[in-house]
Amino acid sequence: MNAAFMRAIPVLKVLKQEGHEAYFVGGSVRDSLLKREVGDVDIATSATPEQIINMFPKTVDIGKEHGTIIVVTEEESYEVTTFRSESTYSDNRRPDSVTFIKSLKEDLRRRDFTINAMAMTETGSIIDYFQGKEHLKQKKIHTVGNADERFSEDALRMLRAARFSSQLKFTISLKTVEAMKANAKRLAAISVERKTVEFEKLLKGVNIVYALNILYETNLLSYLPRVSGKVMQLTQIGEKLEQTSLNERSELWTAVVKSCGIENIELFLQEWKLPKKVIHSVMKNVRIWNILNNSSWDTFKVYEAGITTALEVERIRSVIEGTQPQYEIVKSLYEQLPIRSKQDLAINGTDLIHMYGKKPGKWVSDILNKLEEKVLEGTIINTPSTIKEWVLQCKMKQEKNY
Ligand SMILES: Nc1ccn([C@@H]2O[C@H](COP(=O)(O)OP(=O)(O)OP(=O)(O)O)[C@@H](O)[C@H]2O)c(=O)n1
Repeated sequence: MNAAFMRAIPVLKVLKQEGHEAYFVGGSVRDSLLKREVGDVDIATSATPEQIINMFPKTVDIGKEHGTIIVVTEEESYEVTTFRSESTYSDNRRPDSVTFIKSLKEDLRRRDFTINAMAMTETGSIIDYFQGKEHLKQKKIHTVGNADERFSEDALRMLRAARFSSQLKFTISLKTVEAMKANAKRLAAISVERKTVEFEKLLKGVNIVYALNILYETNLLSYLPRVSGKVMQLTQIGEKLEQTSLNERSELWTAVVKSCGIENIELFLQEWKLPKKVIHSVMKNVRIWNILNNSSWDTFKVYEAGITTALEVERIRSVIEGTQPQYEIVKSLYEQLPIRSKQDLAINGTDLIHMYGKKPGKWVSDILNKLEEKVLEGTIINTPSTIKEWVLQCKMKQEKNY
């Protein structure tokens, strides 16, 4: 049994000692059967949230009314959820209205896909009422039971189907795809934040082109912000992303906006409700990429970008344009830079104010900008004496002109 489950066994044991049923469920069971890395281990139990809270010394109530309590152990924390049915979801993962029940089978029956609807006991036996194992073998995504019902409980599940197909390199069963087509418009009611999470996971997968085509065929693409007419461009990046691992959010979104030729990038990213930090970093990448403008790196471009952004842009550009990344060139240009920012200049604003004997003002930054340019060009060497000499000459020239 996977080490992540071994660490969680004591939690199952406590629940069982108190006379309740308890199992590992969901994505961790699926991933361990696929021999993929196991992420969060989730537990389902017949114990009620109150009972769970009373059984463990440290718990966090993150949604008692939805049946989920976090049990904190010395090593990790686990989501422990009471068996439930009749779920409708509107937030990220937790259903709005639930009925607590005593049957594992009923709990598994209301889950999205057969591959996600298996449970595992503490001895490693798999409980599989809905052919999950068989579907893992066939690499097929099927909803549990009636697909229309599953998608009307939570329309995000349609995007989840596409995202799992991309992550796991699975195909989606015909019936499920038909139901995705029939229910596509339900996606309009889902929050953008939830869609973004799924779309990013899809883009980080290995079967991206297939998944994007499913979104197009089922018309789900129309319910994602501003990409409905971009299926060709998206599949072109999809092909490239499948060969590489652009995994960082800002890298992925830079690839998307550059390849889709998005005009108002900030607005586009805001519509996807991305955090300000990601938007800022994508905008910076795009600005530097545009400065490169299909020519190669030079001292000024590397200076303007800064080494981190330069390397990131080079990485994304090499993926999208199918070129070899020029890391060595970028690094050696950076190493040869006489200064790496204005702060590296051998004199600063205070020195200038002393030399000129004038009040601080815009003139200080004007001179520093000029100096920065000259030092980068190599026309002035960055030592206090050469810079002071240049400044004094400028001062004299100015005084002459007055
Ligand atoms: N809309 C949803 C979301 C989740 N689930 C169920 O809750 C489990 C846990 O959900 P989540 O952690 O979101 O997904 P995972 O399947 O664990 O996959 P991953 O961790 O890779 O996102 C799923 O396996 C599935 O059984 C569901 O039925 N419907």
